[in-house]
Amino acid sequence: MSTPHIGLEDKTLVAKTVLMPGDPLRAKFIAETFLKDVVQINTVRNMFGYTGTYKGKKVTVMGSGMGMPSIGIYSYELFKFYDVENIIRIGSAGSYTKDLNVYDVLLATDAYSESSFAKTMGVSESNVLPATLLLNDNLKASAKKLGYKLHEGRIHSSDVFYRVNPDDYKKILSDYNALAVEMESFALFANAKALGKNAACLLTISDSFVTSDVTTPEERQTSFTKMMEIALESI
Ligand SMILES: O=P(O)(O)O[C@H]1O[C@H](CO)[C@@H](O)[C@H]1O
Ligand SMILES: O=c1cc[nH]c(=O)[nH]1
Repeated sequence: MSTPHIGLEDKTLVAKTVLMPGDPLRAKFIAETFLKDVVQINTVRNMFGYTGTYKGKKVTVMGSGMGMPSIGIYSYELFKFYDVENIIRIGSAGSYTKDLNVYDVLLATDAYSESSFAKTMGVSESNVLPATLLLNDNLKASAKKLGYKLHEGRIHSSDVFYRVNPDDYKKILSDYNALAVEMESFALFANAKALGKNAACLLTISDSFVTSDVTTPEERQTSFTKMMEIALESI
């Protein structure tokens, strides 16, 4: 049975673990670079999804789009209608601290958000939701095995990319200890909680609010490979 946003009848073509970048072209890059025996499982709205194998293990990689409404739809359909158990978001993020620089990889312990997503769903009144511990333990073990440094901490899931006052980040860092900003994980964690599934988020720092360093769109699409490897090796 296909869904309004995923045009795939055969749910056995979706793996139990899905890696989800925001950018569908990052999903295509991962499939072409790291996976074998790849089949495309979604083209609806160009939100590309692929299933293949990584070192013999079945894995799906699919874009989530940008923002909580978008990942809210895709992660819900994957968890609920395609029997997915684990979703690992692999995203880009803006650093709020001088301790996180461009290309550093950050594992989210939990996500703070001003979003009403979890309240509206009826899963939590809290504005902080945790990642799944088991997935995070696997991701930490994977980074260690690969010899890649992994930072850990709280992230900020924001509904707003362009703020009137860019210095707002200082207050979010001091009030909530959120180390970096992205736009999806709070909704992903809420869906996982609602449906009894597992979710995690690995981020590569693409820009810094502190130093004004930035990466190019092409680098965001193709060169965040440490994060991709950590996620793939964790399966
Ligand atoms: O690179 P992705 O995974 O899309 O993540 C980040 O980049 C987008 C903003 O440029 C937002 O989706 C944000 O969460
Ligand atoms: O959401 C995001 C992602 C990357 N960089 C930002 O500043 N915000």
